[in-house]
Amino acid sequence: MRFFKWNAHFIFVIALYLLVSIVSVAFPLSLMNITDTLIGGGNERLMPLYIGCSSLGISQMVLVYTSGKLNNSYVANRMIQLREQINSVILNTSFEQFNQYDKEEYQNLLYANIENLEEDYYNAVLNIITKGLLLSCSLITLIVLQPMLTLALVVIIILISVLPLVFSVRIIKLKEEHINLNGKYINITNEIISGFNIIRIYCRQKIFSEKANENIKFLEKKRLHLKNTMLKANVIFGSATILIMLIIFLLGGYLVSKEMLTVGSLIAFIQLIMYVIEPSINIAQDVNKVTSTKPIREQIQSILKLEVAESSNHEFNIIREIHLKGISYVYENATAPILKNINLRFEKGKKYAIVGGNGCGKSTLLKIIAGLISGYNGEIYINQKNHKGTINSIGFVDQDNFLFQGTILNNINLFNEDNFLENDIQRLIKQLDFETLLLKLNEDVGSNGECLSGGQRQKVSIARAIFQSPQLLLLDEPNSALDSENSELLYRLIENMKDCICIMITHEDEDALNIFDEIIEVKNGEAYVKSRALVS
Ligand SMILES: Nc1ncnc2c1ncn2[C@@H]1O[C@H](COP(=O)(O)OP(=O)(O)OP(=O)(O)O)[C@@H](O)[C@H]1O
Repeated sequence: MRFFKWNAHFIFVIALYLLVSIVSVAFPLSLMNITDTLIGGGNERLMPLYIGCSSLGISQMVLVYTSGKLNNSYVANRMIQLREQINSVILNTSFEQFNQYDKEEYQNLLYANIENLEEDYYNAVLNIITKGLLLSCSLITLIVLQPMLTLALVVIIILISVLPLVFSVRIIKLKEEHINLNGKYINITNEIISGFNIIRIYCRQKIFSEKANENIKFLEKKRLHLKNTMLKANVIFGSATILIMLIIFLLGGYLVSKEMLTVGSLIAFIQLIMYVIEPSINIAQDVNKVTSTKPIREQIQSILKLEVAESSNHEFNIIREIHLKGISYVYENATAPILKNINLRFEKGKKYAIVGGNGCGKSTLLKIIAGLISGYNGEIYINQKNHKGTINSIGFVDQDNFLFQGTILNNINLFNEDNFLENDIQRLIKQLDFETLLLKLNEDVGSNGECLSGGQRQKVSIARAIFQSPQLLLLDEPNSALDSENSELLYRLIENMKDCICIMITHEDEDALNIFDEIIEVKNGEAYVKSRALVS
């Protein structure tokens, strides 16, 4: 991924900056002419010189404004493209690749770190180019004006440019530590906001405010340290500037007294020296800024390297059969596999209940079937063809029942306006007999459905899965928040779904599971058919 893009816009910005530099350098030269003309008594030539000087001033103003505007729009475009690219990669990567990073890492990158890039990378790099152009134009002019003095100047500038190198290593390290602390602070504040109810109910304000305050202190201390280091660098550069000015002034004064330099040239020289020293310092500072964003750029690069899922959402018009052969799975960092050599067969039109104790691996098995987990051993055959990845014709109700901000309708048709079949959804909800949902169909559910009850969230999640007319319906304890009446309705609905494979995880007693064709028990990492319906 290239952060900068050589396009017409970029080249135009650089061309304008070159023009700004040329005009900036021409201005002190024109002042030189005015001063020397005034001292030499050539008053009749003054008026055109004044006009020329003013025109240069006005052109400089216009050019600085125009180039600045173009610079800003170029950076804004790059930021938009970068954010779009990151979002697209994240949205299209495989589940396994996505899970390489913690949720917090993505959040920190997208909320905070990427913001730093605009100022400390894009603007800093463009500033280096701008200042570099001004510095080069000024140096060339200075060499033409007075080569000896310029040589002395160049030597001094080279000496002071070693200084930033000393500071840059320290600044990068501090910036990196600051980014880490900032990430931790974002995490703790997220926890305080998300866990507000628990914190208040169990009166844990003190613990959490101590946690947050400790983080704030560390964070601010680090920020202060970083700022002070940058300040130290600036003061040293500033002092070096004054020293250079003094040396040049003394040398220049000496050359004027020896009539080797005119007064006008000395004034122009000093102005041009400023155009060399200031950009040198700015460039050194900007180089520090750019290098300080290295950890962020590396983080972005590694996220952008996430591969787009190879076999995302395979299309299946009909799923006749799913066959798991020798499936084993071990979670990263876990010492033992959670699933060992699972062999199961699921057939169209049949309903399967998966039972087993807490933490035995039922949800893991369901996620493997859904294609959410891919690093397993063994094979999955769909319609007798080896398959990896997710499939399109699936309905999935997980334990989280995550809802997007929007209406219940949005959450059922998943913002698919083409598929905006309100009547169908109404019919479905009536069929599910989730009548309370009907009244709220166009109401906003709030962030993650906070305006709905737990049971209502679960109902929306079920309606969403069924609305997709799935070939494969996977339900992870879909009635855990439903009352017995609604739970019974759900069972009737599942019973009538003849065209799909339905696999449901449940903790209910076997007596309640008579609509299922098979009850599969997961125990000690293994899965076996515990009982079959008498009819099959
Ligand atoms: N993302 C993960 N990373 C590491 N370990 C995990 C992860 N998800 C689950 N586990 C572990 O795998 C085991 C099985 O979890 P799983 O959610 O499949 O159990 P389950 O049978 O569905 O349990 P329950 O009935 O309580 O929902 C648990 O010990 C859990 O701690």
